[in-house]
Amino acid sequence: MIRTEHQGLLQSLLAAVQRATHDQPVLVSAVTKVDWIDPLLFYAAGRRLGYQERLYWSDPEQRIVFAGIGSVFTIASDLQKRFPYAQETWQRLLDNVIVNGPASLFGTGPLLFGGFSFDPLREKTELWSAFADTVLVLPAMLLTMKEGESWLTINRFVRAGEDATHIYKEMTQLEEQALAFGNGTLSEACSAVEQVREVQPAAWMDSIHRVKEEIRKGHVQKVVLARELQLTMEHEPDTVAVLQAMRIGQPDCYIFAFDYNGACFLGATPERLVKKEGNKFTSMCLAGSIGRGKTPEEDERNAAALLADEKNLVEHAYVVEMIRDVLERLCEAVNIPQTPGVMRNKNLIHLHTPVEAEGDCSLLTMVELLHPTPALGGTPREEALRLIRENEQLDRGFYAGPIGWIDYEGNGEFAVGIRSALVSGEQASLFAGCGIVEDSDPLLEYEETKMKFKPMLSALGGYKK
Ligand SMILES: C=C(O[C@@H]1C=C(C(=O)O)C=C[C@H]1O)C(=O)O
Ligand SMILES: [Mg+2]
Repeated sequence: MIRTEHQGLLQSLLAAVQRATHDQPVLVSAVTKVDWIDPLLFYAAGRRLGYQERLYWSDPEQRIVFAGIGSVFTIASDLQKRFPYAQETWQRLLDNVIVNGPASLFGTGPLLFGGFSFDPLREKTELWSAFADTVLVLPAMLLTMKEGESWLTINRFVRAGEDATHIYKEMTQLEEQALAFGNGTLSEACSAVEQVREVQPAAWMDSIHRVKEEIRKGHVQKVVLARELQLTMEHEPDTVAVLQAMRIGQPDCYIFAFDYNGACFLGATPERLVKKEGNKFTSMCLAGSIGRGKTPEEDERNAAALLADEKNLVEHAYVVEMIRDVLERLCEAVNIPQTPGVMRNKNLIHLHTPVEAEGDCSLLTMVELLHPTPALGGTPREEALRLIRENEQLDRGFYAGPIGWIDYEGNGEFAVGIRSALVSGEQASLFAGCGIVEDSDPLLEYEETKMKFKPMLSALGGYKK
C-alpha cells in the first residue's frame, strides 16, 4: 500500500499505470474532503444512476455515517473458512493500492462493507438466493461523515496501458456528479402494506417446547429461536424512505442497508458485535428484554423488573460469560462490569453489559471468534446451532449475522443484523428471535418477538398503533 498525501491524483494515477502489470491492476483510492451532503441523498442517487449495489450505515452515536454506491470489487463466496478467506483476499488487494488523500482517516479510503450469513451450514432456501454466505463490497464511491466532516472516496482499478489523464478526467467527473447528489430531495412515501403473514407461529411455539426439553435433559442451556413475518407491499418499497423512517424512529440504533444483487437487507439494530479502532476493541452483551412503559413511571418499573428478573439475568449471563472468555484469551485490559445495566430503545428495554479490551488481533478474527454469541445462537454454541438448524422454520441468511465494515488499516465495526428485514420486489421478510432458557414461557417469548418486529414493521409502514 502506498499513500500519496502530497501529490495530486494525476501523479497517483501515473504511478498506478506504471505499477500495474498485465494481470495485476492497481487500485487508486482518491479521498477528498467535501461539503456536507446528507448520506441518504447519496444512497438515493445510486439507484437513479443505475448502480446495483448500495450501502448505508450509521452507528448509534452517529460518530460515523457511510453511504456507498456501486462496487469495484466484491467478495461473494460460499467457501468455508470464510473469515480467513475474506481477510486474505482483502490483504492481497491492499498490496496493490495507492491511497491519494490525507493520512490515516478512520473510515475513508478503500473499505469493504457487507457481512456474513448467520450459519453457512444451514440449508439455503430461495429467500436468500441473492446473497452468498460472505458478501463484502468495495464501493465505487463512498461518502463518509464523521466528526462533522464529510469525505468522498472514489475507487478505481487502474490497468496496465491505461491512459492516466483519461482516468483522471473520468474520476473528477464522477466527483462532480457525486457532489451534485446533495441537491436531491428525500422521498417520504413508503409503499402501503397489503398483507402481513406470520409464518407458522404455532409451530414456532412447539419448537420452543422441544428446545426446552433439550435444556431440561442438560444437552444445552440456551438456544435462540427466530421466526419470520412476511409482508406483501402494494409496490416495491423505496428503501430510502424506509431508511429515513428508521433514522427518525430508531435514532439510538445502528441503521444499515445493503442493497445487493436485486435484494436489500436493512435494519435498525441496537447490538454491536465488535468494533476495532487501533488496538482497542469494543463489544457488548445484549440479551434479556422487556417492553417500554407507557409512562415514565411504568418505564422505570419495567427496567427495575428486568434488572431483577432471574430468567432474563440467566439469559444475559451466558452472553457475558462467552464474550469474556473470548476476549480474555486474546486481549489485555478486558473491562466488563460484573452486573448489567439497561439499554433503552424505542420499543424495548434490554439488559446490557458494555465490553472493552485491548489487543492486536485482526477485526475479522475477532468477528469469527465472537459470532454467534449466545445472544443470537446459544450455549454451548455447536449444540445450539444444531438445534436451530433442526427446529427453526426459517432460513436466517444475514439475519443475526455480522454486518458492517472494515477499512484498509483494519479498523471497522460489525453489528449484529437483527431488527431487520430482507426486501425483494414487493415482498419483505422480517425476522425476530429470542433466547430460550429453562424458564422460558413460549407465550411470553412469542410476545417478545412481536415487540422485536415493531421497529421494522413501522419503518415499512405496516404497524398501526
Ligand atoms: C434475536 C434477537 O434479539 C436478541 C435476543 C434478545 C433476548 O432474547 O432477550 C435480546 C437482544 C438480542 O440479542 C432479535 O431481535 O431478533
Ligand atoms: Mg429474551
